[in-house]
Amino acid sequence: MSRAAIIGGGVIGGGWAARFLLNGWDVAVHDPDPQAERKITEVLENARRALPALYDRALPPEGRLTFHADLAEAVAGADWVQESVPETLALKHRILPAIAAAAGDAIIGSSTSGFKPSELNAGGGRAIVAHPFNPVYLLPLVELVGDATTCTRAAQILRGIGMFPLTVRKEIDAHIADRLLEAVWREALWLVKDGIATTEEIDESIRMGFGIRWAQMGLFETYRIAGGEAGMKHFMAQFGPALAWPWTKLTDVPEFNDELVDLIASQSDAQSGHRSIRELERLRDDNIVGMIRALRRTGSGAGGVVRAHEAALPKPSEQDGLPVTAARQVPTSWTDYNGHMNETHYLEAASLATDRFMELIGAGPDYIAQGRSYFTVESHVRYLDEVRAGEILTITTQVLAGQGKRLHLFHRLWRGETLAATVETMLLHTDLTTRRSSLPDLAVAEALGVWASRHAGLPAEGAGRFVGAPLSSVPA
Ligand SMILES: NC(=O)C1=CN([C@@H]2O[C@H](COP(=O)(O)OP(=O)(O)OC[C@H]3O[C@@H](n4cnc5c(N)ncnc54)[C@H](O)[C@@H]3O)[C@@H](O)[C@H]2O)C=CC1
Ligand SMILES: C[N+](C)(C)CC(=O)CC(=O)[O-]
Repeated sequence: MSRAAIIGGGVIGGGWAARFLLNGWDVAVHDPDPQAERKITEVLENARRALPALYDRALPPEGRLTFHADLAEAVAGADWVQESVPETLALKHRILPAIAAAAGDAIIGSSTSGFKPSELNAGGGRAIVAHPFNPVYLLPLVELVGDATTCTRAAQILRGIGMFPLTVRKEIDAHIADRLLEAVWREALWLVKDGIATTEEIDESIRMGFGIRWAQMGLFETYRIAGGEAGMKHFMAQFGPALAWPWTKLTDVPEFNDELVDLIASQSDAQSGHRSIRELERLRDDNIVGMIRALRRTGSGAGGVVRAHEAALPKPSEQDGLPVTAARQVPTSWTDYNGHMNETHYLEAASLATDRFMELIGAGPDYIAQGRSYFTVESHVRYLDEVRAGEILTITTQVLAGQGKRLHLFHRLWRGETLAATVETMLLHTDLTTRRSSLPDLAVAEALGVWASRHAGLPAEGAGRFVGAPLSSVPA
């Protein structure tokens, strides 16, 4: 079992703790704040409802969370130590050498938003910058800066917990992303200070427009398209001069006095003060999950990272002599006003199981790319028990028949030891060019035949039922 130590368990340390724990690492936290345990527990609750919802496959069993009053005790035996104390250099200079003294050969990452490794390590220590983005348990980006060998090792570990390491080749104040964010933040402060726009109007200007674009194509690819058929060169010719007019005030910083802080804080209270921070976090998380899931379809941005991570997760094998074709946690978004998994998602889960079974007989993505596939022509779902958010749904698949064009499957959806549903599905092999049913390739037919004969003698209680069949045939 891998082990992470989190030094400083606030907004970012709590997010790191959740990211590691939900990817199966044990996590030891050191934070002198007496409220740290409560805060991390609350963040973890939010993370548990959000992170697994990105995946169609179950994450590893959650690791163990412990709290330690002593820094050296928290760090001992860790493979990764993440420093996330407040952004003051003097404090980091005190903490990082103490971590190095206790950390053995563990990787030491600092969450610093702006300090360079050379500044961080000037007080002793050997940290690299591992700068994450809030919420750390959902957003994949981590900027790595520092010793090249350590960054390479670190990148591999971070990929293993579903993150996207971006190595910054040259150390620089605020790395890459925070330089961009600060430019926007500074300009927004001017707009509020000058009475041009409120905090709410600025937020609308982002979320109704370019904010949606950025998650999927970033800045340069977006602007390339904005140049029309002539692309980037035309875009730059048209909008380059505006940089010199200038449209922005980026070189100036508004004075950060009480007046400005009160102005921004009061507008922010008016905008969002009716919701608690935890509520806002849940709203943010549900939206981020929905967006990343949409990006999974095309493999763009964070969606591509989740897809790659999911492919590397262990595949479940067998149960009751049948292949386990899906195992996943039920996300909150699958539940409805009755407080349980909505009917549509039983079919969605079964569809994942069918896809996996098709892979098992050699009719996976490569086969489909050659123009052959299976189409579902009929399904029958029996809803036998409730399934709630957070529970692991495990699906086994039995071949009832598999000759010629026909593929007749019986999926059982298990909630632990309880049979929660069965989905009986008939599929026909189809030529994707003619859109007509056709015989499968010999290799697929043979593989299917092996599964069919292996499953031939197994019971399949509930298969063959139809809507309106006597209820006595429904298992108690
Ligand atoms: N909040 C954000 O949006 C982001 C912050 N960061 C960086 O992460 C780091 C932490 O920032 P936040 O989590 O936002 O701050 P925070 O104020 O939420 O949390 C800091 C935590 O460190 C604890 N702490 C203070 N002294 C300590 C000590 N001697 N030993 C152990 N723990 C101690 C505090 O009790 C607190 O819980 C900073 O370097 C910041 O720049 C990075 C990315 C985003
Ligand atoms: C505001 N901030 C500089 C602390 C922001 C970050 O460092 C990254 C983020 O999550 O926006």
